[in-house]
Amino acid sequence: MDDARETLRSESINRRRTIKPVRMPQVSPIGLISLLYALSLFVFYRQGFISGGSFVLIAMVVVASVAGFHLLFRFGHHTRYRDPSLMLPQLVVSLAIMLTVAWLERPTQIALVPFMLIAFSFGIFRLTTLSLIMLSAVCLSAYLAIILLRGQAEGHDFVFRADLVQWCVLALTLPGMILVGKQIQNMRQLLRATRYQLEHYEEKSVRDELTGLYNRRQLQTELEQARLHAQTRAVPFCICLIDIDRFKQINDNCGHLAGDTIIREFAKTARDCIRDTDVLGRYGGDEFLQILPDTDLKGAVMHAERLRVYAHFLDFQKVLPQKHISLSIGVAEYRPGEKITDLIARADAALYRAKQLGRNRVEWSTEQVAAPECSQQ
Ligand SMILES: Nc1nc2c(ncn2[C@@H]2O[C@H](COP(=O)(O)OP(=O)(O)OP(=O)(O)O)[C@@H](O)[C@H]2O)c(=O)[nH]1
Repeated sequence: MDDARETLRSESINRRRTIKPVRMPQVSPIGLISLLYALSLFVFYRQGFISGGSFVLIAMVVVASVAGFHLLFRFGHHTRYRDPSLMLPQLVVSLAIMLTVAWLERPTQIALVPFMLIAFSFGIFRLTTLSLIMLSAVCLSAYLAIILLRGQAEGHDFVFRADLVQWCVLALTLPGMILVGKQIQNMRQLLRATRYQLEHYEEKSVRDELTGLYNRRQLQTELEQARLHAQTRAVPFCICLIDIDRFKQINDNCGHLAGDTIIREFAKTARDCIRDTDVLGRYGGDEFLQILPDTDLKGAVMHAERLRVYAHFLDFQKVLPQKHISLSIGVAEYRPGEKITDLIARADAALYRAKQLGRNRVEWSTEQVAAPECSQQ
């Protein structure tokens, strides 16, 4: 039964959510940052800090790396990896480019720290804390190596010390950023868990505990939707009120647990009998309500008759001395402009008639259409 309820649960969640295929962005955020970095180098070139040849070479490398990742996304190769956003390789490539440029073109070094921080800020959403720590350590080491090598070559002057100070600031900023990232990741996890719980409670609030079918409240919503559908499309729809005969006696003679088993088993069978577009719910006690969209009275009565016969042959040998149950069913077709309460009242009146006429039969509301022919078993 738990399986059936779980199936119902996932079915309903899927029905409500329109599942869209995951679309990867045309250019990833990291790619965009790399392109902005290349654009900032254009300013260095325009101001004469780097040569035109260097700028073109750097821009080509950046564009090639961005295009490379874009192709990976476009042809779906990213899905082969554990993290399909390819955040780590993208970060590694863009940071490697920035560090190399800072080494080769000294004046661009002032662009390194802000762009490095922006690149890391994207990483904190996706990378694990360990990956972020390792990546920071590698970047800081590489940057320190650049400063020291340059200091060795050019002397430990004021600029060298200024570079060292800048490195220290970066070395102190990155751990702070990782901490913030950890907080954000925790919050995202909490949000995910809360969303799952909300979905779970939302689902529970529309389901009947015993059968896993829609409860009476949800049936009201479904009925309103069916009415709207029938009105806007000018198509018929019917409802069936289904009641297990002499259920009180079953409870009294065989016990409440046996009664529960019968309700559960019948619900399972009835659910298997209906069309995918039909809706079945527990209206209360031993009473069920089925909504049959796009179905006229004749079709609904035929279905109800089929269900009645089907249920009659269910074997309850284990819980019932008489082995079988019988159903009385009242059917009504929606009349345009009619209130849902009136529709239910007509189905209820038909059900009452079925009980009065000896039970184990289908009756329908004749106020709307000519009565279809239907034999009683
Ligand atoms: N085991 C069980 N019994 C329930 C449940 N909900 C309601 N009932 C019982 O179902 C019985 C319903 O009986 P009624 O609908 O009044 O009448 P009936 O015995 O089915 O007789 P007819 O409908 O006239 O054939 C009552 O005794 C309720 O206590 C439930 O979840 N489990």
